[in-house]
Amino acid sequence: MEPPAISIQDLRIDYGSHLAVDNMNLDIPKGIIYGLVGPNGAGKTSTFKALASLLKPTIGKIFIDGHDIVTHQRLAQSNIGYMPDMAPVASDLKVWEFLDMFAGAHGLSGSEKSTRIDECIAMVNLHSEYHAMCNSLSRGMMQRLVLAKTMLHRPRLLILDEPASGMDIKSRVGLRQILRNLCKEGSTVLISSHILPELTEMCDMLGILHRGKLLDSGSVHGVLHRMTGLLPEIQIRLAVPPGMHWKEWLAEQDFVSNIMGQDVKKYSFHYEGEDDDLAELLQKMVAAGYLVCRVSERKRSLEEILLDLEYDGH
Ligand SMILES: Nc1ncnc2c1ncn2[C@@H]1O[C@H](COP(=O)(O)OP(=O)(O)OP(=O)(O)O)[C@@H](O)[C@H]1O
Repeated sequence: MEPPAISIQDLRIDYGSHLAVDNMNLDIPKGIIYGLVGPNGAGKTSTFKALASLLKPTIGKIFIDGHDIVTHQRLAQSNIGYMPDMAPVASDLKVWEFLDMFAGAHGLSGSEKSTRIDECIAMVNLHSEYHAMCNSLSRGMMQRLVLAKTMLHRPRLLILDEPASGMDIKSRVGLRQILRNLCKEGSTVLISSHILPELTEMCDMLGILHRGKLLDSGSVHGVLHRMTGLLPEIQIRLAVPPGMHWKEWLAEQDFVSNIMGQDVKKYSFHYEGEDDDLAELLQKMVAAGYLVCRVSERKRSLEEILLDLEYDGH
């Protein structure tokens, strides 16, 4: 059977006493765009650095295309194009000179080198900046230039840390197209962002990383469904204010948590039970004298869930 593009097994990364990545297990199939999303400090960059062999994990194994990155580092690395977050660009070079320098470092020369530079410049749509000085580029253009540099040696696996940051909508759409084309040609792309919508449209699969833990991974649809399906919020309106024991009463009921009052008659709470459990709860409410006149369910967005996790310190 063909090995996955990336296989991460029991990965743990510590910085001194700080645990940055906690027991991550993840297989990423070939030929897809996989998005790792998580708030600042979730551990995305640490994971990417470990994949690019720039950081030694505390524990765990990483395989790129079936090659152990420790025992077969050269083989594994030759397949990787890594674009770091905030990649530095030499300011005193022209765009083509910058790419020429790296193409040479990858062993390209002569017409092969200039053809590849032209191809990469075309892929990121920077033809008109060919002779521009790097320090005259906008942040989005610089990101595209670094992406071109990352693709010079035709890596089968692209690892892109927050590549869309600083890009305007047009550039982002362009980036999506570039990555899609690379996948069609058989490459695999691993991309990170702390902005979920940036990834949902671009990726085939998603992983949710939070405080070093991979909370979920799977198809974009599946992850969104599972994560936002977690703890739906029930909103109820009572015909009359429920009195002082209401919140205590409600908190004692099964499957209820996080009760919030919006006004004296309107409340919301998270509910983990099934529909028939909720029907039973509503019956109990009425029997206890709490006159429910309206009930609705709201599924929270993934951003809201991640924000809650931040504040809860989970
Ligand atoms: N060199 C380091 N020394 C100590 N702690 C670090 C170091 N690098 C990262 N960390 C910590 O490890 C955790 C994970 O950081 P990391 O940069 O991997 O997260 P991230 O998801 O990429 O965040 P961001 O979106 O802000 O770039 C954070 O708490 C961070 O403060």
